[in-house]
Amino acid sequence: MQTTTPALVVAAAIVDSLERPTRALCAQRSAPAELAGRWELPGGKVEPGESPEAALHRELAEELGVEVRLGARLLGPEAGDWPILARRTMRVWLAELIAGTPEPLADHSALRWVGSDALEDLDWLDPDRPIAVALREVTA
Ligand SMILES: Nc1nc2c([nH]c(=O)n2[C@H]2C[C@H](O)[C@@H](COP(=O)(O)OP(=O)(O)OP(=O)(O)O)O2)c(=O)[nH]1
Repeated sequence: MQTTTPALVVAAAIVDSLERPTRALCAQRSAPAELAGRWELPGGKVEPGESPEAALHRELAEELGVEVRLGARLLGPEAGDWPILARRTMRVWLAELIAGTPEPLADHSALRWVGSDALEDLDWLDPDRPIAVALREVTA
């Protein structure tokens, strides 16, 4: 039986400062209906022939209208990546804004800068909850 590997998902934990992170930019999904209202990290699927980093820069430009500098990866349990919905895997980088003011241009109904103490209070997508815990530790 032929199997296909689902596309890698990439996402950014955009923080106020890569050197001294204290807050992260969280995004509220607007679609599909079953995920709308839940919080996530901005990003999306890597397209064929695209590098993960290039995909992330493209998604952040499309979704938020920003350019970022990527920092360290926020490492998860699957060879550094995180298990997410639909048996996909997500690669997460810390990032810092270098151009633009984030706006919910596509896919999100709201954006919010959230401090370390409040990160776990958001209604995250279920697979993002451990990512939020890791992010709290980074921003603490
Ligand atoms: N962007 C993002 N997707 C996540 C997170 N957590 C999580 O389970 N997912 C899931 C939701 C979706 O099933 C998938 C990403 O799909 P997406 O809809 O954001 O990707 P995309 O922008 O490339 O959209 P499309 O071209 O397929 O319409 O990963 C997260 O923190 N950020």
